[in-house]
Amino acid sequence: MSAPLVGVDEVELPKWTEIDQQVANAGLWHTLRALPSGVSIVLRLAWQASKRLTLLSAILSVAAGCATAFGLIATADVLTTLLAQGPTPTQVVASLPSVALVVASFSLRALLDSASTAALALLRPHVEQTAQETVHAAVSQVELIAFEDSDYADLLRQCMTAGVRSIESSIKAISGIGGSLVYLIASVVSAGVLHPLLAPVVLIAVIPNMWAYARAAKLAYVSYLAMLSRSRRLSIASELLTARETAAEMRAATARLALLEEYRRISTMLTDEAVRVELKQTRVRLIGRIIAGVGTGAGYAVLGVLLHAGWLALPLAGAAVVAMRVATSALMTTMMGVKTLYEDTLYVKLYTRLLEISRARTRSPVAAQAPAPAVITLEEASFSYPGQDAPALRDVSLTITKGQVVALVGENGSGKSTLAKLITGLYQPTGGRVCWDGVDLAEFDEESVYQQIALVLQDPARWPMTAHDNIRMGRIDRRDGMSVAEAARESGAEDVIAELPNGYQTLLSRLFSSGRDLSGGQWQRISVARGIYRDAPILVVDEPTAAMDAKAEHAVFESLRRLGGGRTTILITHRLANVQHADQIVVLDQGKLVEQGTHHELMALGGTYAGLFTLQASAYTPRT
Ligand SMILES: Nc1ncnc2c1ncn2[C@@H]1O[C@H](COP(=O)(O)OP(=O)(O)OP(=O)(O)O)[C@@H](O)[C@H]1O
Repeated sequence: MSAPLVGVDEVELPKWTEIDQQVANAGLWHTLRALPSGVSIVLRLAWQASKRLTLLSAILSVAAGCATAFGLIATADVLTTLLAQGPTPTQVVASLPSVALVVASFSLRALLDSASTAALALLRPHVEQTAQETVHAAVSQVELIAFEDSDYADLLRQCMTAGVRSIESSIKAISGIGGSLVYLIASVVSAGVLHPLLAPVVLIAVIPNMWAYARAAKLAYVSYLAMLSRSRRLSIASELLTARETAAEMRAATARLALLEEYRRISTMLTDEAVRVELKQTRVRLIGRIIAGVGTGAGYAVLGVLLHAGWLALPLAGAAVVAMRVATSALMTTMMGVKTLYEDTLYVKLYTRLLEISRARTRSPVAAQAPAPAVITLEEASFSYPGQDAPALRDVSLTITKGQVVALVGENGSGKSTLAKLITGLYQPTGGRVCWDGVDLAEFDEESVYQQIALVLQDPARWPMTAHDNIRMGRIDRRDGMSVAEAARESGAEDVIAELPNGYQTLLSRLFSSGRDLSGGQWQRISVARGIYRDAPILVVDEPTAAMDAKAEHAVFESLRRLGGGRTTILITHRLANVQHADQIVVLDQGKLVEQGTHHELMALGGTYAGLFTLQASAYTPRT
């Protein structure tokens, strides 16, 4: 078999699935015992979403069950009266009150059923909204580095699809179980009233089916876990084939057929697995049904024995048959509800696990507020990305004073962007310390640290908003100081906006039919405007002009210099002509700080910086 094109065939399962593996391997009893915790999660969410609708749904579904049970008892009464000894017309007339009760109870049940369905239909969107809002609130606060952790990203994706959907469906299952349990109790009790032996006999027919359904659900879940990485790769392959970002290159590189083939390869593996599981499930269900059939036969045999021995009168036998059939069907309905709930509970756990992990990866608010720092110090700071053995930064020590322009220089992958994220508290060092005014950044409230920073990135956020709001997003609650138009003027974004059909009110997104997109360099100008508008004491500019033309780049650096007064600027760029005026140039090589000083000092040193600078400068020197 050829090597896979998208990802690798067998990847390690994320750590969060370990618990699921334990669940998947546990026995039926253990599994059923886990149900209440799933139910309580869902009920709590429903309660949180709407107390009124939750109570109403619960009352209505139990009441519908009671009405059905009442109808069942009335039906048994009708049969008993009809089969009693005496002339038939007399029996028919005698049974009329019970018939009326049967009609009334089933009509009431239909009414209550419709009301319960309506209440549930109203409750479910509320629950979904609450679950979605809770997830979004939790995930949007998680420490930035979590998004570099593929396990977390995977859990997030699973939760957004299977997790939240299963919450909705388990509400329906819980309500169904509530109603059918009442029905079940009534039918088993009425069978037991006719003869105590009949009550347990009813159960014989249902337990094997219950085992079979639980086993089948577990098989499906084990397969879901095993196929997790392949499903992920399938959705990635699908995205590659259909996304706007890859559309041009896929066509130009004539890679369409190769990608289609890869999609087919992965989907065939998934289809084969789905067929395998379906066959296994069918076998298990069949075994369950056969045993259940034998159980039903045994029930009737017991009834026959009771009749034969004279322990049960013949008129009551008809009622007993009805009660047994109804009890069996009520048990089956309950069991189907439990089966759905069991399946859903497994997925609901994804939701709770995501919340648990997100909360564990969120720093709690603390009282200490970060100042606009007069001095930033790094003390042997190191950093490793999750799951990576080699550190991206090693023992970096550095001091930056307020108002300095510090340029971070080095080859691709040398650690410049990572260092900028450490300086600004976006990442926490995995070794050493980063301090603002002598206080470890970990001791400050996270939000207060972010209040002090502005980020201008090479590939900036492209907010699907108007041009005006794209700049305003820099500090959305800003009420005073510089206006959006001034920031646009300073950054050179004004020229871009002037060409837009609706100026500042043009929607910058192709996601909407009235929107339009910008070029890479134009987006960068908007991003610089946003950074200027934010007006924070520390400005990080990470290759902000890489996609700009020479004129725009010159204008941006001019305005950064002009606006720089008092602001600490961390500048990352490969164009060394722009760093000559920096107060400090920090040269990184494979995560280590190898040189540090001003342009003149480093040129005099004749090391890495001098080599790179001379190389770039020579490109502009006419060859003789
Ligand atoms: N999300 C990530 N997960 C794992 N490793 C990463 C991640 N991001 C970066 N790295 C690794 O960390 C190292 C430093 O990356 P960083 O982005 O800081 O380099 P850089 O100097 O800014 O590079 P460039 O000039 O190309 O932007 C590199 O070896 C890179 O492969």
